[in-house]
Amino acid sequence: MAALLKQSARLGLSGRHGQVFCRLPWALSFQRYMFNANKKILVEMDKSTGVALMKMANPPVNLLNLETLTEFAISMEKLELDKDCKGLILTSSLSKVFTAGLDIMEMCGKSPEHVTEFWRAVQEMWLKLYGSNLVTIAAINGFSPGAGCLMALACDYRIMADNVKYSIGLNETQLGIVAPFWLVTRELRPSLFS
Ligand SMILES: CCCCC/C=C/C(=O)SCCNC(=O)CCNC(=O)[C@H](O)C(C)(C)COP(=O)(O)OP(=O)(O)OC[C@H]1O[C@@H](n2cnc3c(N)ncnc32)[C@H](O)[C@@H]1OP(=O)(O)O
Repeated sequence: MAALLKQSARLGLSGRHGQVFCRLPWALSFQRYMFNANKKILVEMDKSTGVALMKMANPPVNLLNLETLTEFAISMEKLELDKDCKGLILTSSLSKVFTAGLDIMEMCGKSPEHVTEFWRAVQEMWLKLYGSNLVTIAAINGFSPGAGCLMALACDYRIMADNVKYSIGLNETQLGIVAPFWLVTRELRPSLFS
């Protein structure tokens, strides 16, 4: 853990008073670019370090709906195509929520076609993170239930803000949601299928 924190400090991440935050000076912008400004997924890429900071910015709780998941997948594709990008820090722009997970309303009273499209986007999000060539770090700076936990698990490293109030876990069965087979076979119980 100490080594991981040192690594994250080198990348510009610090943990203090229950917060994980990033020092990102705005000078030297020629080495830095942003995309998706004013959207739900903000990306700041620092060419001098090769590290991209991706912040979920969908208040009040960073729900992962179809729009956000699609934006996330497109952002990942752009970073994968950037030869200067070596690592990714995934975090939240909100003060106490990493993400509240999947937007339940995307599965409630919707057509089978919509639900299929939504779950395809969920799978795509996981594939993009789990299969990424970048070094991926989840900087979990708040509550992280359900798909928030899934996102964190799909990263290479996870660092969580030191605050006892924040929880993380796979609570989907409490909501009547069964973990999809592609996830169970690859991440949750791989030993059963190897
Ligand atoms: C292994 C398989 C994984 C893949 C399957 C994944 C499934 C999931 O992700 S299911 C979703 C799991 N998430 C939850 O159970 C989160 C429930 N939410 C919370 O616990 C809290 O909202 C919080 C701790 C994240 C934040 O609390 P707080 O700051 O007090 O905010 P509110 O509870 O007042 O929420 C604001 C607003 O957002 C609505 N909301 C919260 N979560 C969801 C959600 N997952 N889907 C849809 N809507 C959600 C909440 O109802 C409030 O709405 P309003 O009352 O209209 O303001």
